[in-house]
Amino acid sequence: MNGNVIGISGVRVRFGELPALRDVSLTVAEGEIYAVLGRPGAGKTTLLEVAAGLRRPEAGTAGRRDGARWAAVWAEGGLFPGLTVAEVVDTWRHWTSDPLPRDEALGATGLTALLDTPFELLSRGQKRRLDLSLAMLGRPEVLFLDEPTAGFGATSTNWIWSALWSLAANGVTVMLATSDPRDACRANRHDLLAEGRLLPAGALNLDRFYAA
Ligand SMILES: Nc1ncnc2c1ncn2[C@@H]1O[C@H](COP(=O)(O)OP(=O)(O)OP(=O)(O)O)[C@@H](O)[C@H]1O
Repeated sequence: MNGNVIGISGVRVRFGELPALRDVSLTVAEGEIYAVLGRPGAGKTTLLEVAAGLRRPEAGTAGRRDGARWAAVWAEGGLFPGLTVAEVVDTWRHWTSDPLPRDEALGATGLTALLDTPFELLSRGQKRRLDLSLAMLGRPEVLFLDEPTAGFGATSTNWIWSALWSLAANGVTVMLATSDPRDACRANRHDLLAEGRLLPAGALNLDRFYAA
């Protein structure tokens, strides 16, 4: 993989007649935060699934560095009826080998003060921050995130980015998909995905991206 942690080459995915990914190639280096920016339906989730090894492409190759531990935060998070934040984390830690301490995982996303709060009472942004804390419990070397800040307020968005920057500073490789250009600009590098094709950033005028 030449120092890269994620490598995708010539990937094609089709749903029936619909080409969802058309000859997509990209690499992500260790400790890099790489964002794929695209409108709804552009193929972002499909690309993350291929990168994470959860979807086999009909052509091309996708891989992560051998043996790299990975975790994902998907757009639809988990549901934990009746559990408090602390109970959710403790349950997850029980299933994880050598888990991060609870306080460290919750501190990274600013949720320490909500330990005794029932999961149901969290805002959408707080739930996503909890998803990120859970993803961190297994000390992943690669992290995939789908729409990590979609529609959240500034507090949740800032906590999520603070956690991602701190993970990357510790060598974690992050690949995320977003329809928000502000997320793309906070990443170390981003490309545009339009109708299943990956275009280098700069190939599309962002004003037009917003206006359409
Ligand atoms: N399992 C499936 N079967 C058929 N079509 C699918 C399937 N999954 C996705 N698609 C279609 O493939 C295209 C790409 O979908 P994908 O979810 O990857 O896009 P996206 O950029 O993540 O969009 P969104 O932000 O709305 O989730 C869309 O047109 C979608 O309707």
